[in-house]
Amino acid sequence: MAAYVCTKLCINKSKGSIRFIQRRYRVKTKWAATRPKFPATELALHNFDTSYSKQLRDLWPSIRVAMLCEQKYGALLNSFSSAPNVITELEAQGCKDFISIHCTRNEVHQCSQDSTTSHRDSTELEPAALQPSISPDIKCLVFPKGDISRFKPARPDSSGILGYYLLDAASVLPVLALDVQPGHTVLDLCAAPGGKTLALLQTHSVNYLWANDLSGSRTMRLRRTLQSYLPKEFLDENKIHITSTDGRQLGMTEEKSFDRVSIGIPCYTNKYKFCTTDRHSAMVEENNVFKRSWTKERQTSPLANTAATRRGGNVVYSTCSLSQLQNECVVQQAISLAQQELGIAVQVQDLRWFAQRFSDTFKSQIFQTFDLSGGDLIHMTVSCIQRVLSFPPHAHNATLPV
Ligand SMILES: C[S@@+](CC[C@H](N)C(=O)[O-])C[C@H]1O[C@@H](n2cnc3c(N)ncnc32)[C@H](O)[C@@H]1O
Repeated sequence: MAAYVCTKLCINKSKGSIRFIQRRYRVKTKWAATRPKFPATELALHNFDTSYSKQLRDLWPSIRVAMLCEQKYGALLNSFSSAPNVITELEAQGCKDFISIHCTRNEVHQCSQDSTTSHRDSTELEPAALQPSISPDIKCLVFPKGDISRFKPARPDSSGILGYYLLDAASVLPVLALDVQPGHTVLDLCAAPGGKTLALLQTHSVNYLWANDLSGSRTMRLRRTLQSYLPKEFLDENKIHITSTDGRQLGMTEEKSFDRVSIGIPCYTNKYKFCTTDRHSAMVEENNVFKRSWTKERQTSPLANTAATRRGGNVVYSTCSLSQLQNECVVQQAISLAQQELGIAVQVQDLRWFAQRFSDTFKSQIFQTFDLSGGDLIHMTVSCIQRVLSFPPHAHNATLPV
């Protein structure tokens, strides 16, 4: 039984008074007809409680709270826009670029050794020489911890190019980890709606970018994003190639190979090619992959990918899920397939230094990025888990089916 309160506003013009009349109604909820017995969000949370409490232990309660809180965005600065004073205006509102405020590359190793965060023994960390540089050209501004102010819509410049793109700030981390260098060719395998694609282009180092997405409608969205953020001349230069095809096939069918491959894989994909994050599954009933009718889709979610990576190249695999099945297991499968079936040597890069570097903004557990500011219920979340598969220079030039 649900109770509804109905408020009626009565305006008495002759007396010049306003009265509110409140009535309570009890309405019998039509459970059978309107609500599934087990809402998908409840199933998702139950599933997460069972698996993540084992996986994340003490961290799970606060991660759970973070997941159920409002999502917090970052503003990715668009250097292709000439809209004036964008940074100044954002900074005046209290935002800061979370990338540049952290220590410089040379300080990173020192930072990681000094750090008192809960990571494993810091002596295990990669030597500084092996750590990729962090592109100084990517800028993403966020409100401070505990501040849930919303960004105003971005303003266009005189050519209509928007000054910033709102995205989960954690989405920028895989792009930074990809370590794009001048002249690189880059494949963005699951690119729509285009946040990472746009961040990749902010480096101004990409010589050629192939942006692909399985879904036709989402590929249209990707096109619209690029049209709103890049000058027409830049799009006409044939530097960007957009396709809508199954990324698992792309590496197999194309001869082309790339210096850098970004696989921002959907955590789960249902039959409508709709992809969701853990947060979506826990919060939103619509298009929820935990719906009973979609169980099969969840189980057959794309654990496989192909990536055409040049020898010595990097693949960054990122997800929006905490699931080990979606993360560690996929990477392990990729490595054994590459090594055993293709004879390719694959090296997994240790990204703990990277997690530490951004730990002021994102509380990290291994490579998972969360803001769990202890006890503070306002969090910057959506897990974004990175694994870098690096092909050492002696590896064959071959595709990597996962
Ligand atoms: C998490 S979203 C990617 C977000 C994007 N990288 C960004 O930063 O804006 C995942 C995307 O993967 C696409 N996708 C799902 N399966 C795919 C496949 N097999 N090949 C290519 N794209 C796929 C979905 O259509 C969806 O747009």
